[in-house]
Amino acid sequence: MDRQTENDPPAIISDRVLVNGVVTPLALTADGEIRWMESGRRKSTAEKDVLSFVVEGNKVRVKTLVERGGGICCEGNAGDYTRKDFVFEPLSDESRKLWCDKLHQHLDSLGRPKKLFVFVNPFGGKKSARKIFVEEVKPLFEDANIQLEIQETKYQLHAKEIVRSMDVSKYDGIVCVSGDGVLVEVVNGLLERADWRTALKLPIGMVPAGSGNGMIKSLLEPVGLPCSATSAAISIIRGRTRSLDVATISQGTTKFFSVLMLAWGLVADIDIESEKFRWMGSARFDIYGLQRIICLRQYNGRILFVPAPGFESYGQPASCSLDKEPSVSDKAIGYQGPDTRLEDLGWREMKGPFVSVWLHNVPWGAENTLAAPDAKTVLSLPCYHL
Ligand SMILES: Nc1ncnc2c1ncn2[C@@H]1O[C@H](COP(=O)(O)OP(=O)(O)OP(=O)(O)O)[C@@H](O)[C@H]1O
Repeated sequence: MDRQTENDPPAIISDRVLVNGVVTPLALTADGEIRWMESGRRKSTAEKDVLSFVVEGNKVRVKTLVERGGGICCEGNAGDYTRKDFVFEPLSDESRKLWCDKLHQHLDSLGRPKKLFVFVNPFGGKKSARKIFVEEVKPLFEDANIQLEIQETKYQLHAKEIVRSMDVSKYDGIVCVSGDGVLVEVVNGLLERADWRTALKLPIGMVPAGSGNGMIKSLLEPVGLPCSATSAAISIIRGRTRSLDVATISQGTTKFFSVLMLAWGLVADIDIESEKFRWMGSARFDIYGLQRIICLRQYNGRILFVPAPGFESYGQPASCSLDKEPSVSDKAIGYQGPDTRLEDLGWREMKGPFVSVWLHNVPWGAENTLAAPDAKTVLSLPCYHL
């Protein structure tokens, strides 16, 4: 345990330094792990936990995140992190300079975001986004040396308005400290821009501070992390992205875009009509949902769909053809939806009455609602996750 083993990654710098007043060997590995000896025991901090470093006189303070469940810290749950500094003192000016250069090079090589635009929705969920951001998220971003431009949303569609005209080239990502509503506004704002192809490359990060938080739950759960502000912030700092599908919704002459879900009937009614119980947080969905289930409504309609492979026997062949999409005017700007010729597809239909129609792009409809376990996310919009 105490000696370098042959499986250890090679050191990019290795030197004798002072740790707690004792001269000890210290190494930074190619994986970004910092290894040293303390009280005769080998200690280390994993790559992913190094956030930044500062020079304080002769000393170097490395800001790290430590998973409580493992590594060098105490017991805890996976994804439960605490901030911890590691301080060492190189034995000469040259050694200190070399350490700083190597740490700089290493942190630069990780491709982490350097400047983020952050939306904080003070109205979402139990109205605690401001507190969550200031207490749990901002200190981590600051430790990671991420420059922030913070914007509280002042009214509905404010985030969309800003995103539609912001200079996206100034940022490495947009973060929403909110529920799913602000995320949807940001996605729609990006897709309505004339330069949507470029704008769409900007990763979007989420920090759960709403009532449902289905998207961030769907991003964190598959990598075994709790749906917490800390795990979300860390995944943003690490800067790894994953792509999401975008659904295009046409309603009359209006077009909008969805990344989470589309609901008609029971779930939509619960979502909209429980607004008056917003102060309850996510419990508003359960309590109002129960009330709606006791007094169940029915919704008449017809659903036309193109079955996925393996689901061809669902419904009946469509009894009428699908209306042709109105042709896109030359003046239309922004994303207009996929190029697919809808009238050429093998449509089938289901006739109501329905109780609930719930289409999902991701598995979780809300933090406690695994609505579509097989809705595996794929392809096109980058979202920060682990
Ligand atoms: N200052 C504000 N006052 C009123 N509404 C706002 C304000 N800022 C944003 N909004 C609106 O609040 C709505 C809900 O926000 P958000 O999605 O963050 O929370 P939520 O509805 O509680 O969570 P979820 O969508 O996950 O259920 C959004 O549609 C947004 O446009």
